[in-house]
Amino acid sequence: MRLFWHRRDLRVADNRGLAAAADATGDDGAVVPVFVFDDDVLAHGAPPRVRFMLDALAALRDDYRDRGSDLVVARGDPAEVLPELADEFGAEAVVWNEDYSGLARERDARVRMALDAAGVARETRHDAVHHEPGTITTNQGDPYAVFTYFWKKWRDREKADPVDPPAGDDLADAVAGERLPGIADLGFEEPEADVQAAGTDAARDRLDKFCEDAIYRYDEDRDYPAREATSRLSTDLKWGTIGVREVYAATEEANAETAAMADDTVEDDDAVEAVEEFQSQLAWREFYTQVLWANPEVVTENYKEYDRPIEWRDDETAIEHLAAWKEGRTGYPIVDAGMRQLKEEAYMHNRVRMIVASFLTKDLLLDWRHGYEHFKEHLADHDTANDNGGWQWAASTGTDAQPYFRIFNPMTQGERYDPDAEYVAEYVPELASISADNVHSWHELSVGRRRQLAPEYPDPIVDHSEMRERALSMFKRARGEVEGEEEEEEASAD
Ligand SMILES: Cc1cc2nc3c(=O)[nH]c(=O)nc-3n(C[C@H](O)[C@H](O)[C@H](O)COP(=O)(O)OP(=O)(O)OC[C@H]3O[C@@H](n4cnc5c(N)ncnc54)[C@H](O)[C@@H]3O)c2cc1C
Repeated sequence: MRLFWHRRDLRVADNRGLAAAADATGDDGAVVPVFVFDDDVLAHGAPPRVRFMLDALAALRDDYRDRGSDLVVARGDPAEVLPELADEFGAEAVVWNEDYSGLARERDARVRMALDAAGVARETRHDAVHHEPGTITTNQGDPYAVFTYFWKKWRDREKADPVDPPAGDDLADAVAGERLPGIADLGFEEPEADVQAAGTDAARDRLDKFCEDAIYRYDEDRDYPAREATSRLSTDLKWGTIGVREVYAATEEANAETAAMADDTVEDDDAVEAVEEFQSQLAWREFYTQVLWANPEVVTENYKEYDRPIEWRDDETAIEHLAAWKEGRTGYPIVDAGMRQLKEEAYMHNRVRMIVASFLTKDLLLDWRHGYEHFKEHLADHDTANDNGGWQWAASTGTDAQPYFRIFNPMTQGERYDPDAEYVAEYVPELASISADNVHSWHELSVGRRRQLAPEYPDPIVDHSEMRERALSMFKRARGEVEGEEEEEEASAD
């Protein structure tokens, strides 16, 4: 008998640790699947993620019940709970899949010690990524800090096939799972957002739908938020409701089908490139996983060192600006649409994440950690490695980050990626009936004209050109490039 401890792998299919536990049980026993509600982990939780996790657990439990078994749930410190459960079920070993963040690794070290002390064996597998941290390195053996080099090796390395779910008789049938707690039992309110459906079936539906058509136009369409051209798999990949091998295999199948595509609007070569562009996003996820694994401190610290501290604004006006950003009331339509999508759906399109993050750090000169905390609270797909990577990229403090002098102009970004202002109209109803030209030139219209067109929508809270100059000075000072009087003048302008 073995316990399989589910964590960020809420599925039975393509689950390496679970398959390994089932393989090892032999004739004398079976696998007991377990999930532990850990209060230390829940302390970092937020309603949208907890909602998705509970729905994914319900789907997982149903999957086990369909296979004649059940999911055992417990609450407490896994270092105490797992040895107790091992004793209760007479299990000789506990198996789980590796997690790579600093907090998870500390917890796992404690669990290992507790199991050792109880005389229970333990075994782990790498499952959440194709190539685990530390296996794709520079020639000197260091983790990559530049994505392009990482990607080339990641792309060329062989990918494992999906693994089969355990057979019914590999799973313990004499277990009866406890009732799953409700969200209030875990200390959270229902999220305001409409969180997407959870579970392997829902994830497979998203993958199938994406691979039918959108994948072949991914590189052309992925930056346009109104086109809904991306997979929407981020929350599934974060919680492991679908396996990375299964997703990759579907992309390879899509590649194989390009030659036979009936749709002659997409050239074969373009389709192959589009699929590869999507695969490179899967590699970005693994790139940031290895950044976090090698540098757990990036959760709170800048990855990139500047000569002097970056003088983020923190005065009263800055705090008011932060509130306006969170509410989606900055007077910059594309920024506000993104922030409202986040509130409504616990999700935001990638291009718009980049725009709102640039706006917070380079137009409002607010510390990226404010943005990270807000995303952590509201995104169902919040993933420490990706969220931190995205924020530090936008703030020019991360690995392979946006150079500090490349500052997005929120108006031209809106014009380029939402030309008909459809995305803005969907999330900012106050602007739904005005022309795209007026939406994209909102900052240039007179106050009287703005009141006439959309009386409820705010004026821009800052002037982009002015803040851009301030951001450049702020970063130059941090780089030690502005000296003497000039520096004092710049600082007093704050
Ligand atoms: C400021 C900021 C914060 C972000 N926070 C998160 C986060 O908390 N969780 C998260 O999963 N992604 C995050 N991203 C990356 C990206 O925005 C989302 O992964 C993507 O928008 C999810 O939509 P999708 O599943 O349709 O993506 P698709 O375009 O379909 O991409 C497929 C998958 O590749 C991965 N991926 C795509 N882009 C990236 C990227 N830039 N970095 C790392 N992995 C990527 C995701 O797992 C995604 O599901 C963030 C980006 C920024 C700029």
